[in-house]
Parts: sequence; structure tokens; C-alpha cells
Amino acid sequence: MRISVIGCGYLGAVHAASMAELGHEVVGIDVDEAKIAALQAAQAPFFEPGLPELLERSMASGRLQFTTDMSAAAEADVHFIAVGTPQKKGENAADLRYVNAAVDGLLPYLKEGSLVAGKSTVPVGTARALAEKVEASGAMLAWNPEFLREGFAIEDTLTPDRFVYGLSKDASGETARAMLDEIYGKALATGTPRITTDYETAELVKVAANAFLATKISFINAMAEVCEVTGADVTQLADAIGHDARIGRRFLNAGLGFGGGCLPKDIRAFMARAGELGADQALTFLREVDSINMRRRARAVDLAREVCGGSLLGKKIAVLGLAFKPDSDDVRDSPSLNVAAQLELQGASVLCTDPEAIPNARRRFPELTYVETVEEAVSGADAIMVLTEWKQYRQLDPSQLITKVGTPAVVDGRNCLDPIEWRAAGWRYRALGRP
Ligand SMILES: NC(=O)C1=CN([C@@H]2O[C@H](COP(=O)(O)OP(=O)(O)OC[C@H]3O[C@@H](n4cnc5c(N)ncnc54)[C@H](O)[C@@H]3O)[C@@H](O)[C@H]2O)C=CC1
Ligand SMILES: O=C(O)[C@H]1O[C@H](OP(=O)(O)OP(=O)(O)OC[C@H]2O[C@@H](n3ccc(=O)[nH]c3=O)[C@H](O)[C@@H]2O)[C@H](O)[C@@H](O)[C@@H]1O
Repeated sequence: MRISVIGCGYLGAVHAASMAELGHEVVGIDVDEAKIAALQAAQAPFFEPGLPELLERSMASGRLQFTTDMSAAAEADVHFIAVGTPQKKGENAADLRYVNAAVDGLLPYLKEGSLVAGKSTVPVGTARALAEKVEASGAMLAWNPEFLREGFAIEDTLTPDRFVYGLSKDASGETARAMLDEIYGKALATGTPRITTDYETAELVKVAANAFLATKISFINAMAEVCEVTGADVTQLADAIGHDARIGRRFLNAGLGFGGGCLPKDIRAFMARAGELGADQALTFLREVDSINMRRRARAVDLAREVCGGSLLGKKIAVLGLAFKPDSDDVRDSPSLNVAAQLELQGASVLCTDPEAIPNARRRFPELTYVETVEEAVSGADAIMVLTEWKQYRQLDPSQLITKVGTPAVVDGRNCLDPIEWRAAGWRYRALGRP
């Protein structure tokens, strides 16, 4: 199949390269010239494990190209829309201007019988409105939401848990289904479930999945709050309830909570859209999910103050981890970066480090101080905080690290260190939700 992918960010660049890996002819199109220049040189414009190798391979095969020129989409049979849908400034709702611009930009190049397949996460009702425009150009529209996780993006794209196709109810829906089946044929042949449905259900599946994941995380973080006032241990609690197959242990890691370019903005946009549709009561619980999540950040700052003897003023704090999660350089709505900024605002002198996210963090918070290594960050520190559970931080040797710090106090923001080991090495250990 000849494919275009409009928007080459965390989702689109991986989708484009993965589609070429599946044997399709792909052009990735983006308005960001620097991003396209990097991709044209087979360089990943962000950190994603395996992406540099995949780009190298796909571009060498001649099946993958990148451009800023929308007319390059003219040859394609299927166009994936993968542009951003960020939160509107000062509002909860999603900003659809990039989706609308991408589709409007594509309209003059749509061939009769070609398919526009939306992958961006959008408020329910978006696809139906776009379908009118697309059909007026003789093309078809499908909504094919994406469920990949950053850090596992390639594996999730090539072998997802399921495919969801939101299709038009007329005959063109069947043609669109056949085109998507052809694209994803390899994964479908291995038995990956495929749900075909209407536009609205497909759009809702995506936001419902993210709302559920966010709720699961906030549930365990609410339990962490109760553990903190009772002396109980939320990690043992999670292990114990997680053995119940109906509950499951995944996404029950208590700590600093969820961030990133998706879960926070998606639950807010979902609430906003439900409000517009008169169903706001159905989702008021998501307000609480959001509040529990934000309270964890404040609690981490409180723990830092506590281990610093009651005041952060003039205290030297090492922040290890800035990305919203390990194996990513993404700092969008990053809980750790938010905590680092709050500590600095409250008078601490913060030295931040991260294996991959420093350039993005510096762009967002130029006022913070960044150092490349853990050794530099912790040197003479009054407290260290592990806020993103990168493998290299989980594997820190507390006996060795204690020789570098001023005061041996650690706040484990992700419940990723062994309290017994750290205390035995002489550290004062504090965590979110465990004694
Ligand atoms: N990042 C992720 O893990 C996932 C993201 N999503 C959804 O996918 C969408 C994209 O997310 P990300 O890739 O994270 O965002 P991103 O911000 O990394 O990438 C969006 C890209 O679209 C480009 N763009 C904007 N307007 C354009 C236009 N008119 N024409 C061509 N390119 C244009 C931007 O320059 C940017 O490179 C969002 O709706 C998000 O919710 C869904 C699943 C996973
Ligand atoms: O719509 C999206 O963009 C994507 O959002 C999430 O993927 P992602 O944001 O890459 O990261 P997750 O692994 O879901 O983690 C999100 C946040 O939750 C936090 N988290 C996760 C799991 C957990 O148990 N506890 C916890 O605090 C992570 O630290 C991170 O800050 C979903 O997992 C994907 O399925 C979805 O496609």
C-alpha cells in the first residue's frame, strides 16, 4: 500500500517507520522543518528505543521518506492523521486546530477512493464532522485510534493488543475496513483482535482506555494516601490485590502519579466533551482522578521538606529523573519536572539530571540547573529524590552514593528502591505510600 502519515511526532514518526517495516511505501509529512530534516537523515528526533535502527533500515530499503511538502501525499492510497491534540490554553478541552489544518491541507491531494485514517486522540464527534469534508473530496474516512506506549512504541505499533476501526455505516465502510486489513495484515494474521465499529465508539474506546488507566493509577495513589496515615505499605497492598486476576497488578505502581502528553490531557478533554454533550455527571469522578494525581506532586515536595528538617530554603536537592516515565525523553506534564520546579520555587537549590530528557526539560524550564551525571547532582546534597524510575537509578548503590552526599536522605518518588537496602546503608529513606 502507498501510505502518507501526516504529523511525525512521537506517534507519527514511529507509525511511518513501522508501516515501512511492514512492507508499505510510506511518506511522513510534518510542518516542523527541523524534525523533518532529522528524519530525512534517518535520525530520530526524540528518544524511543529501537527507533534509530528502524529508521535506518526502512530508509535504506527506499520505502520510507519524509518531507514538509503536503503534495507528496497525492500518490498515497491511505493517509494517517497523527498530529497533536493538546489541551487548549486555560481550558480542559482538546485543541483541534492541528487536526483540522492537517485534513484541510490534505483535501486538495485526495485521490478518488483513497482513505483518510485518523490516529490522533480526538473528542467524540470529531470524525463525523471530518467525514463530510473528506467525502466531498471523493475519499473515505476511518477512525483508527492508537494505543501505543512511549518506550514500547514500535512493539505496540507492530503487535498491538487490538485494532479498532471506526467506520462509516455506508458501503465505503467495508472498503475502508478492507484497506486497513491489508495494511495491518501481518499482525492480523497472528490473531490480533480487530474491533470494527462506528466513528463515535472508536473515538470513545480510546479516551475510555486512557481514562481507565488514569483511574487505576489514581486508585492506588489514593490507597497510598491512606497507607501514609496508617503506616501500611502500598506496594505490598498492590501486590496483594494485584494477584486477583480481576484486578491485575499492572498500572498499580503508586508514586508520583501520571504525566505525559496523553493521560492528563485526555481525561480533561474527555470531561470537557462530556460537559458539552450534557453528560458531565458521568465523568465527575475523573476530576477526583486528576486531583489525587496532582496531590502526589505536592506530597513529594512535603517529603523533601521533611527530610530537609522542615524548610527547603537554601537546601541542596538532587532530582534524579525528569522524563514523565523511563525510556522516554518526553517531559510534557512531567510530574518529576513539576516537583523540581516547585522545590526551586520554595527556595531549594535544585540540581536536576536525567539520562535523556535534559534538552527537553531545559527548553521548558530554563531556570532550573541541569547536570549530566548522578555524581554531579548528588555531590554535597542535603537530600536526593528519585522521581523517574530509570533502570540506572533503580540500580544505584546506596553504600557508594552515601560517600558523595552531604546528608544521606532519599525520597523515593516511584517506590523503585529497596528501603531495607538503603536504610541498611545508612540512609534516611522516605517514600510515597510506604513507611
Ligand atoms: N505520544 C503517544 O504515545 C501517543 C499519542 N497519541 C495521540 O497522537 C496524537 C499525536 O501525539 P504525539 O505524536 O505525542 O504529538 P507530537 O506533538 O509529538 O507530534 C505531533 C506532530 O504533528 C505535527 N503537526 C502539527 N500540525 C501539522 C500539520 N498541519 N501538518 C503536518 N504536521 C503537523 C507537529 O509538528 C508534530 O511534529 C495526539 O492526539 C495524541 O493524543 C495516541 C497514542 C499514543
Ligand atoms: O494515549 C496515549 O498517548 C498513550 O498513553 C499512555 O501511554 P504513555 O503516556 O506512553 O505512558 P504510560 O506507560 O501509560 O504511563 C503514563 C504515566 O503514568 C505513570 N504510571 C504508570 C503506571 C503505573 O502503575 N503508575 C504510574 O504512575 C507513568 O509514570 C507515566 O507518568 C497509555 O498507556 C497508552 O496506551 C496510550 O496510547
